[in-house]
Amino acid sequence: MSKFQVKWGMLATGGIAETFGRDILLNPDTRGVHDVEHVVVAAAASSSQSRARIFLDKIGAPETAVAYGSYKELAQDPNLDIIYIATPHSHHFQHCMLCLESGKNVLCEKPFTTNAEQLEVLIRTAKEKNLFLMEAAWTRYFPLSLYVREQVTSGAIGTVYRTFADLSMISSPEALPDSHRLVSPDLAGGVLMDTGIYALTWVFQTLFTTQQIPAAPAVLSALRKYRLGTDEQVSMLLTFPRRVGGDAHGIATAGVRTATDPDEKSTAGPAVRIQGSKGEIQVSHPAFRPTKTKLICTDGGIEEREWPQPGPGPGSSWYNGFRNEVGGVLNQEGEGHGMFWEADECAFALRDGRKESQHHTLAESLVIMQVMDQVRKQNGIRFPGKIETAIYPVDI
Ligand SMILES: NC(=O)C1=CN([C@@H]2O[C@H](COP(=O)(O)OP(=O)(O)OC[C@H]3O[C@@H](n4cnc5c(N)ncnc54)[C@H](OP(=O)(O)O)[C@@H]3O)[C@@H](O)[C@H]2O)C=CC1
Ligand SMILES: O=C1OC[C@@H](O)[C@H](O)[C@H]1O
Repeated sequence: MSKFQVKWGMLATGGIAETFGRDILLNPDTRGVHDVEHVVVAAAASSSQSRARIFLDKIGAPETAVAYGSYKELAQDPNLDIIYIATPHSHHFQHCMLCLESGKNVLCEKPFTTNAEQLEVLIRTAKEKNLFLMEAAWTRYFPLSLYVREQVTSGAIGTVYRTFADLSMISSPEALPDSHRLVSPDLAGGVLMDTGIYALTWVFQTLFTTQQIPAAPAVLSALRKYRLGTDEQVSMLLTFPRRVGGDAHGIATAGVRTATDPDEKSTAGPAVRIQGSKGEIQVSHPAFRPTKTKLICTDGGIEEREWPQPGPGPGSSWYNGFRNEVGGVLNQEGEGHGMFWEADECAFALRDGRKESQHHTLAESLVIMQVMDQVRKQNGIRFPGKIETAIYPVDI
């Protein structure tokens, strides 16, 4: 069978760009995907061309892959099918616009933009130019997430009334320089935008994505602030109005002072609980890359499932001991990371002529950005004007 090939350009060469690049270069046959394949044909680093070259070598891109020392050159490369944007969130809007204005399809890291106004401009621009645009909400594309959504829509747990989702990992903001993307207001730092979005992802994909006529939720929230004014803990209570079943509640929390899984043995219980009239589905920590589910029915039925990420297999050196950005060994021997699922969705969309994801519409991304806008407004968090602006181009 001939495979549909997607030629990727990588905009930025930092931590997650490396993980994504390594992942999409794994043979798709190892995950049972036989009709598409990914090639990295170019990368750009803002600092220097040599950094982009080192990056391409590190991820194992073909020798023919082109290294650029500026994002503009990458955006103008006529040999690309799609550009993956992996700069800090503060820069997503300007970099997405650069690519869309250059006629390129885009997959942009989470969170999509700094605010909903920026996302509206991106969606409008992509539509005007007939381009594909998608937020890299990678967790949604895991077979585990598809299974959970299927349990919800098939009624396996009855009417769903509530979802709890937490992504808390103890780490010390004090140990980071004030300029670090996780804490700096200049880079849209803070927990809400960085990890709170995963708690929201679980609330949304169980209470919004699964609805035939989804409606935006009402939002109540509280934040604890770090000394730089960005947040270190967030608690959100979302009320989703529904035509059938009445209101459903989503409780989404995240933070760096407590842990969802303090002993890393799941003693404290699941990270996500989706609760319905006939039972609940539990999902393991971490909410961004869970590997276990438990379906518990009120009739006594229990189904426990494991969802290891596929990969090249034991003995392969590619991922063994691969470290995530907080320093923990995340992947089991021979496992991929799991970012290839979202890349596959981009490939299917490009092949089939779709302009957005089939699992996560642009309209839903926009509602999530509007929720985050409200949480920031309710708690007085505003970023500098140059990264909140919806004007393009602005030099940041
Ligand atoms: N899906 C996931 O699991 C994860 C997603 N992310 C998301 O990916 C994005 C990037 O995160 P991560 O890779 O950890 O960040 P890094 O700091 O490791 O990398 C960011 C990259 O962006 C480029 N960049 C351009 N402008 C700036 C600037 N003003 N300040 C800092 N860097 C800049 C850098 O330079 P250069 O161009 O030279 O490479 C750098 O390589 C974030 O939006 C984050 O939310 C992050 C971690 C996990
Ligand atoms: O997307 C992410 O997932 C894992 C976190 O550790 C990271 O900070 C975040 O950006």
